[in-house]
Amino acid sequence: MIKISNLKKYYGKHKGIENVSFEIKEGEILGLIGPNGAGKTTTIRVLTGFLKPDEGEALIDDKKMPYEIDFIKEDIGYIPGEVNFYGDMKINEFLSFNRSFYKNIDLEYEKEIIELLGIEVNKKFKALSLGNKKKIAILQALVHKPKYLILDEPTNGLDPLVQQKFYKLIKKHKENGAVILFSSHVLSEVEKLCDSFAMIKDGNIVKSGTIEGLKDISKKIVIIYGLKLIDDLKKYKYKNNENGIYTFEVKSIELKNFLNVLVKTDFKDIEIKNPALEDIFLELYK
Ligand SMILES: Nc1ncnc2c1ncn2[C@@H]1O[C@H](COP(=O)(O)OP(=O)(O)OP(=O)(O)O)[C@@H](O)[C@H]1O
Repeated sequence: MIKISNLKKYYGKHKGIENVSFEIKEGEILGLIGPNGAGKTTTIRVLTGFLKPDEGEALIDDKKMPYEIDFIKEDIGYIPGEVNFYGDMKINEFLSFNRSFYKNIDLEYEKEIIELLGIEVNKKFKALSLGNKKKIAILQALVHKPKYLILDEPTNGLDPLVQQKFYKLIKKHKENGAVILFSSHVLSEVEKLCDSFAMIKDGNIVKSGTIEGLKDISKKIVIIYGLKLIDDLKKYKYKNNENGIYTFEVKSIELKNFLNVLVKTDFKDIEIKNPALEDIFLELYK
């Protein structure tokens, strides 16, 4: 289990986090959601043994981080927000270097991830694009099948196809009982993948709970062109301009009902978008 209680960390006078608490059980993925600078990475740095907190406690399997990291580090897989390995090392050299840190790396699993993500093992790390560097970080974090996965905005820089493959890998680790912390500023991916969430803002957890609770907060922006507005649509929040373009805000859990009403009328085109996380925070705390 991962358990964080009243964690506080200042960088000198500058606030990193003020009060962060959450818990993740076996076979569970928690989405740590927050806008830029909210304190996700600071929390993760304590949990991965890089920072000492000023107050509070971060436990991984009852080991107190960062002080007892040596007892647990082989069981942790970590994807950092900024990936940086040795630039001049070829990926296959890096992989054998990585193998030397763990007792029993399953080479079949290593090969499976390389093939699934399309990793080019003969290239030097510095010659890879941002997304391809991220794939190396994924491989490095997962290949020893760790019990604890700590993922700092892991999908940042991945194209949608690779993202889907990554979600599949993570789900497999979850099914095998891993405890997974998934930080993100994309609400929709947390909704799809996680069991629970904790929202962090200005260093404090401002809302947390099951993913069903998150779906109640989250909404879609639906833009409809050339719409003939009917009474049944008027109950949803909308704005329109003179050109017959309507922008609706629909709660995610009401989207299906909304679309069922929409098909009863006439329109030319439709776009469905996720609102920016900042807008959801603004709405929640205005
Ligand atoms: N080394 C540091 N020295 C001073 N302040 C820092 C340092 N690292 C982070 N901070 C500050 O701590 C706060 C939390 O930053 P943190 O990187 O934890 O946020 P985050 O949620 O991970 O953001 P992002 O999504 O942009 O990565 C920010 O105000 C940031 O400026």
